[in-house]
Amino acid sequence: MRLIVRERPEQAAQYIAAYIVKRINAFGPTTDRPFVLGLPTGSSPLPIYQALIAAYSRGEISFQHVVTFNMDEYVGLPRDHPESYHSFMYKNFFQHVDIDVKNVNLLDGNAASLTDECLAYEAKIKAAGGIELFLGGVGSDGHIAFNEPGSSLASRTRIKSLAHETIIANARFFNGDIDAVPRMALTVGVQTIMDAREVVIIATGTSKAPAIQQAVEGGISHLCTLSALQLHPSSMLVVDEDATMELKVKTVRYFTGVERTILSKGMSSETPPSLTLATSIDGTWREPEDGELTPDSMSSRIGQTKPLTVRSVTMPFSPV
Ligand SMILES: N[C@@H]1[C@@H](O)[C@H](O)[C@@H](COP(=O)(O)O)O[C@@H]1O
Repeated sequence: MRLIVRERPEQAAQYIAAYIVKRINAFGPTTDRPFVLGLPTGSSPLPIYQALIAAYSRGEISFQHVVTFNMDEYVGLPRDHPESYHSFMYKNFFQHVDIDVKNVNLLDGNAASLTDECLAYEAKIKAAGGIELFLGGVGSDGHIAFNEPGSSLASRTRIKSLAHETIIANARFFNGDIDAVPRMALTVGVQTIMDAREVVIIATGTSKAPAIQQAVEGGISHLCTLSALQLHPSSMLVVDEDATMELKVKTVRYFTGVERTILSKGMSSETPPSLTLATSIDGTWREPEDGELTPDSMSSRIGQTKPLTVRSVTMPFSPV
């Protein structure tokens, strides 16, 4: 897992947008070989969509050969309701770029058979060759998509009852009216997200800090479904400083150290890990055997009682 920290939310969003642009352009999608992108809703991804639209307007990216799959949709909310995720996606992204509507996939929360709709969605993802990059947000209780605490980490697209905390959180989109928030949703499962070749998550603000702490420093648990990403070979959390509030200083320093290492090798930290490792610009960068970017060993630091020197940086440790 990589953790990228930026001072402000807009910077975290800019980072992700630049990353996605690079990934799609490096992939070179065509009609026969489209780039399959998983997409979220929520307020945190909004500045990412704005930055992607801006990049499209500048001619830096085309979505013509991009196929999208959205994470989730409310059950029973009319498709054209302003708060349906269908409306959200068209209003905030699709209608501003050159994506082909036939390449847009959203779950239908009004399908005659919701079970069949979920099964068909999984089959469609598979038929599209799987998701190349799944972008996501996170709920304050650590849920990813609508995989609320207690969701199976092996779950796939299905119907889900929303947690009370999520209903309260989402009431802000329904004029604060808790009763107007749908009680159920269709959502991709944790395993659907884990199957993506890469997962990128945005989390900003102090309300996300406990979830980020649990996902990064805690164990893998169905009580924080985001934590499943610890098992993903290529996942990245991009956060603002507020979202790091509950992390240990040494955790943040470790991850910012990883990014510094990449930068010191003359590569952009926005270069996808797979490309970074495969492309040695000056011939000095080799893929470590475990495929991880590890400038120093974090585990060796845990439990240290004395100041520890790591590559000329003195880390003050004072447990007890
Ligand atoms: N189903 C969505 C999630 O996909 C999203 O990550 C979460 C956080 O939204 P926000 O970014 O507005 O905090 O909201 C909803 O629960």
